[in-house]
Amino acid sequence: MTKPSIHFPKDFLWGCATSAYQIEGSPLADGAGPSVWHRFSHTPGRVQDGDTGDVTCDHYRRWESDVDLMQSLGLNSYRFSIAWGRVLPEGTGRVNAAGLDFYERLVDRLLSRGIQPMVTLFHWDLPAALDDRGGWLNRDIAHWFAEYANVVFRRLDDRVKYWTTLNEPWVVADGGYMHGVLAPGHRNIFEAPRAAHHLMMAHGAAVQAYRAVGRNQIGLVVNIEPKYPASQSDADLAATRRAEAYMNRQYLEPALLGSYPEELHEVFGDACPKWPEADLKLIKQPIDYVGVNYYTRAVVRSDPTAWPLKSTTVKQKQHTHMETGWEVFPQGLVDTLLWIRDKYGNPPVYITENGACFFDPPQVEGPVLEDPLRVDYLRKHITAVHTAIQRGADIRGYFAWSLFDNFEWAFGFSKRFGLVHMNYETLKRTLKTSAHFYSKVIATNGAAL
Ligand SMILES: OC[C@H]1NNC[C@@H](O)[C@@H]1O
Ligand SMILES: [Ca+2]
Repeated sequence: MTKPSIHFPKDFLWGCATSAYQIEGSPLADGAGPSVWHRFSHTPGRVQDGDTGDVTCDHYRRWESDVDLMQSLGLNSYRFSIAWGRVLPEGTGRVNAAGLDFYERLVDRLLSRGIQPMVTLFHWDLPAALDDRGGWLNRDIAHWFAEYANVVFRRLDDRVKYWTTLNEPWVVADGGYMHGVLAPGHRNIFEAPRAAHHLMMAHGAAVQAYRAVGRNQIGLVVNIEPKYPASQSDADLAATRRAEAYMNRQYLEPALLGSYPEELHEVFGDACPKWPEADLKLIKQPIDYVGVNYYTRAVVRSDPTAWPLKSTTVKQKQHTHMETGWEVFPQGLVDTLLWIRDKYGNPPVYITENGACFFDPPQVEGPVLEDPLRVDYLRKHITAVHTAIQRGADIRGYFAWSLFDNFEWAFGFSKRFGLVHMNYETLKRTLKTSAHFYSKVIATNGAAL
């Protein structure tokens, strides 16, 4: 029996995703102001092997040929972020024309090659000058962010059809303020929910600002990791509900429903803030789509000693190279997409990130690097997207993370997620077999899966 041919919707977006600090390098060039990640990566001990974003993929200087590479892969879209500090070096006030010009040239070249830009306004690289004023702990950041967003909307909304306010607010609050493993490196259960709330207020303020000047689409990108109980015991079921509320609902629900999940009180205890209704009204601005970043699932077990969730994840079998052992679990993507369809009224969804880091083969000099595990991962997860579409989920695009190997935050360059290999000494880009595989999938709109 021949395999039923797979077809995605006609104008489905096929892209790759990146972010400014992870690929650009030249963090202070042409008047740019430093970000919290510039400071964090230059603080000894914070990033593996002392790696920084000073050069990384040098995309800031190689952007023209990089766009041509994207075209050669057949991408019809490309998701990237704008470094706030290039546009507003102090975060507010003075605009750095050279910074805005860089992104305008990039957008123009993408469009000239038939590639739709999807632009993220904030992908973790907060201007250090704003962190000095409290950063995400200062309620005023909603206004600072809306001011920055307006500058960018006015310059680029005539060409950018898809906007994202924030990338993965959970990671910023959990990594940057709860556990202190990401910039700005705070470890404080009282700060984390306040940072989370101010991130979402900034999201709302930017969407509100967009509606006054924008004519296209704007959404929020969240990382969703579906939680499965390790057993049916009450303790594990409760731990699973807490974990789901803390990661998967804490951001989606204020944005879509204007409320926080009750379980957050169990997570934060007396650290749980009370917010004025006006805040939630601001956050709940209607958005045009939800961006979902999916990598893996978590199997959750109760663990009263684990701070702050009182739960831990149970390591599974085949997993990727991530220290925490991200399990390869494509069914979790189907479950996630159907969960969003059913729980939030089937909003338009883009898979704004999906990919894996594996122990890539030793660097062999040759036209292509073999990465069969990544091909297998992509095939299974793109198939999962198709399954969800067939079951009525409104999925409109897929972005592989990532175009290049790049700076994987506190893991530095030790984790390679790219479809294109990056030689960090020579900056040579080398396609992996996964790049060729993805090209075929795009060229056949899914039939080559
Ligand atoms: O961990 C892989 C990716 N996850 N989402 C956010 C990106 O910045 C990461 O590199
Ligand atoms: Ca360093």
